Amino acid sequence: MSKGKVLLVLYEGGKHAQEQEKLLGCIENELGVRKFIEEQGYELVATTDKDPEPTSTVDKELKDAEIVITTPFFPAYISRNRIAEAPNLKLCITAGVGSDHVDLEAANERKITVTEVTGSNVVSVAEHVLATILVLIRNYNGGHQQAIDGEWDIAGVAKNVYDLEDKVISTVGAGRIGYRVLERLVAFNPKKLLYYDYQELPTEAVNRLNAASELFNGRGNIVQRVEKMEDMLAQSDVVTINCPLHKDSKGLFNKQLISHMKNGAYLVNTARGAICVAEDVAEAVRSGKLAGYGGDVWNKQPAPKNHPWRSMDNKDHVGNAMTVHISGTSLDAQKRYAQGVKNILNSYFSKKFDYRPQDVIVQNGTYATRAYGQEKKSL
Ligand SMILES: NC(=O)c1ccc[n+]([C@@H]2O[C@H](COP(=O)([O-])OP(=O)(O)OC[C@H]3O[C@@H](n4cnc5c(N)ncnc54)[C@H](O)[C@@H]3O)[C@@H](O)[C@H]2O)c1
Repeated sequence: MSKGKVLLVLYEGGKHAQEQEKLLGCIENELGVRKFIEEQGYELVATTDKDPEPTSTVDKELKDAEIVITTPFFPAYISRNRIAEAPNLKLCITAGVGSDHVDLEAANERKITVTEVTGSNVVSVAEHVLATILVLIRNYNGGHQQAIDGEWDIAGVAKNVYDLEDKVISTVGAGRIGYRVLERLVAFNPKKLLYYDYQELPTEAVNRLNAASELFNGRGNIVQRVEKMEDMLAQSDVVTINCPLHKDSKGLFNKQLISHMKNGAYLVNTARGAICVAEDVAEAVRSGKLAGYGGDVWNKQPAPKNHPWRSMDNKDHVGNAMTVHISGTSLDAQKRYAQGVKNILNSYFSKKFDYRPQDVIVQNGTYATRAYGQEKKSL
């Protein structure tokens, strides 16, 4: 008789799991936690079958599970209804960063602890943000398509190519990822780096960026906090979204907000798909209001085949820089979040509950972080 059940929901690795043993985040490799969990006397049930609710294996197995581990890349949505059907559930662990796939209000009502491996993939995402901005602004896709198609129409590509240097670039959310994006952007000699966040960056953090810009680019005082989102959007050539999904950020980038952006600006979102209204973004790309949109997060994952962001494009077919959700799941990141999951399990199994404070999203019926809403309590 096991002490309890741990339900693990991950994406399928298939032949790739055999080819690459570092793919810890797939179902075959189970984050490397099976032996550890079984040694603690717990049962581990691992599945990829998470949809549809309420008939999937997740629904069946969650009914008597004590712990659920899932990943933002292939999330088992731990909805209010699923929580109601899971009376033994005590702990949700996100193998990665971003726990919006759990109904956090419902978790609080039931005093379920929700944790994630904070920081585990923030560098990975920041790098992907930079890659996506460059793909769009340099019209990489246009040039690459000609290279493989045997064409040589330089003007056809160059008419959509700009430099990042001297541009105004802004981030919505300047937490771990947003700040790392700003750090990396300094290397491109931007005119201004703006941020919108209800938490102010520490003065030392701002000073560091300004000093680096002064040193490398001879241009100081480039970082500014902006109080009103619309004011920031009106000045920005490139906007990147780096805040969590919660009730105040859901659907934030709709037609109305996008109308405040500069004509021909670029929008990059690796935070969460549902922060943008999918149809409004697709229409802005189609009309040329946005010169391009890119990112790797979708409002439902896996995204349906007919999701508007799969087919969205502008008249030159170079406005779409979407990928499937991969930015935070580099092999380096997988190693870090697999270890982080093990640490969280260890805190739970030992009954010390000595989680790293930054890993705790909700506990004892309350928010342990301010990242999921302005009014939320800080530790
Ligand atoms: N694509 C991926 O693979 C991937 C990986 C990791 C994280 N993420 C997403 O990125 C998000 C941010 O991660 P992080 O590690 O930087 O988190 P973080 O908690 O360090 O920073 C989030 C920041 O966003 C701010 N914020 C919250 N709501 C806001 C709003 N409405 N407007 C402006 N700012 C707001 C918070 O105050 C905080 O400073 C995660 O919540 C997750 O959704 C995506």
